[in-house]
Amino acid sequence: MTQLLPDRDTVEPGTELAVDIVGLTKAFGGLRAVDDVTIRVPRGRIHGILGPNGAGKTTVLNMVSGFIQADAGRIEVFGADVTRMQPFRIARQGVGRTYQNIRLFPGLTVLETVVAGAYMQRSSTIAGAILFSPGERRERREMRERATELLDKVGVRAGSSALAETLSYGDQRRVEIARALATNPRVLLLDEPTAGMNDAESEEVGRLLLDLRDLGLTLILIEHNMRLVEEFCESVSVMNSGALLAEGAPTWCLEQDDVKEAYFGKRSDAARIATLRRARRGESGT
Ligand SMILES: Nc1ncnc2c1ncn2[C@@H]1O[C@H](COP(=O)(O)OP(=O)(O)OP(=O)(O)O)[C@@H](O)[C@H]1O
Repeated sequence: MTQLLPDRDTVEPGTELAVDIVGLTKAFGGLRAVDDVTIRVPRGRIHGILGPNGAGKTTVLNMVSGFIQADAGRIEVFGADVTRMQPFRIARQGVGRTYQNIRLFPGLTVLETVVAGAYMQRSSTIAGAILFSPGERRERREMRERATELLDKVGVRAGSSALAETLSYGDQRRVEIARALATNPRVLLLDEPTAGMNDAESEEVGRLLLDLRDLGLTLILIEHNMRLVEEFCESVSVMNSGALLAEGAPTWCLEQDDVKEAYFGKRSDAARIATLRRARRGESGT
């Protein structure tokens, strides 16, 4: 009998959860893009979401960041229910993110792009901004200083006055990470942060993830680079056809036959998912 194979040691009882996703479900028309998915991520962990194309990974991140409303289920961030919150409120709960397709504002320099992220967290009033008060000037200076620090931290090689859209692909991804960090997130969601990067660049991103984790952030990333996942993720959730297929330590998950099949395909998805669902309900059958 095939089973959903959770590594029960993934989350120790009593651990503080940064993100607690329970029974998350989303359908687009007749397609169940995300089907009863539970993912629990303790504070300070690097957690990967894996799965073949169309598995529902980005849809999960879109629901956590509020861009898509869930049909059912619950999402908590550090104990706060964010399931029905607007994206800007979720950002203020400390959730930052990057996108699968790089989204940089055309015409902005590298520094301006990161400062634009910092504006999410600014404290001065609209009146202060219009009047360009001393408080406003100080805040702008501080935001520029912080943006410069972040660009240095993420290792952007181009100068901060270059137009962001003219940067190499790897640097554009790093600028996106710096922009997300400028919102002072406690949880960072990264959608394929190493897409289009070579091995050395991917390794640098992996080390950056460790640094950020050591600073106290919780990181959830969608990633197709299995070497990176095995080296840098502490736990993973594997999805296929909207459902959770396995969860636990990366190497362990990647060794499971169902996970290999999901990636390389032997049985049809429909047959496998039906089997898994029966197994989860405790029924036998092939
Ligand atoms: N806004 C939408 N409207 C209709 N269908 C959608 C929408 N967003 C996603 N889907 C569908 O939902 C399914 C899951 O998509 P999703 O982008 O979450 O998968 P994914 O695992 O992130 O895949 P990939 O690795 O290719 O990015 C796919 O079949 C996709 O076509």
